[in-house]
Amino acid sequence: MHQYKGKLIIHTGSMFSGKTSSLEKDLNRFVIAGYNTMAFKPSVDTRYDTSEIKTHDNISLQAILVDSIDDIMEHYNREQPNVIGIDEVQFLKGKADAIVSNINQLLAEDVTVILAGLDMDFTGHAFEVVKELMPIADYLYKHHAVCVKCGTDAWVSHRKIKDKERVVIGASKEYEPLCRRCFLEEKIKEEDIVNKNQVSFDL
Ligand SMILES: Nc1ncnc2c1ncn2[C@@H]1O[C@H](COP(=O)(O)OP(=O)(O)O)[C@@H](O)[C@H]1O
Ligand SMILES: Cc1cn([C@H]2C[C@H](O)[C@@H](COP(=O)(O)O)O2)c(=O)[nH]c1=O
Ligand SMILES: [Zn+2]
Repeated sequence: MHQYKGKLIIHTGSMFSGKTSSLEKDLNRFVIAGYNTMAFKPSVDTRYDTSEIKTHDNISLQAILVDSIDDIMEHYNREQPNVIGIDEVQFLKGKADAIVSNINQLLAEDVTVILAGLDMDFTGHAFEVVKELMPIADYLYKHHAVCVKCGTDAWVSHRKIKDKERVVIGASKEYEPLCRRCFLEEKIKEEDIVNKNQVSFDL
């Protein structure tokens, strides 16, 4: 029993690509196999019921709200689960190398860690912690949503609203998955609008 030990499994990709669904499926399989599992999510994501992780198609699983990897380590030290799942890992507070080193500690203690998180923000830049974690994964899955403009595999989460801060919690009202080509087309359109507004302002 419990032969699956100390593995790092990462589900990444854009929004709507199935990261959380895959985390939920993996955790369920470990429950069926008799492992003690715990799921966590950063408290910054307040979209849904506080103690639940929910997928975009409304599958939910119980989770503990945390701010940082230190909170997760405290729970781990108290409960000693064999498997830890973390959703939205890009939102854990703290420095990327501190998160990586704590995750390495869990792996060294034979805990299997399953992470779900965005590889890139709405501008197409990497989330630092996911970038640091990807190379050390035992199993790395890059998932793809369907590009809502052309139907090919999406590459990035395009923000449909004007906010420019990095963290803006939302779903399909605020974001849409786009392939690289459709994303670049949107950026050109957005720049044109900015330039046109600038010209009319200048006149
Ligand atoms: N454009 C899209 N491409 C793929 N799935 C989509 C899309 N829009 C909505 N969905 C739904 O999102 C679900 C995946 O949700 P979820 O696992 O929460 O993704 P993620 O955690 O990557 O944001 C899919 O099973 C599907 O029902
Ligand atoms: C791209 C991007 C996303 N977010 C937010 C939007 C959602 O609340 C989550 C991602 O959830 P999902 O389960 O992956 O669909 O992150 C953000 O704050 N900033 C961004 O650049
Ligand atoms: Zn496209």
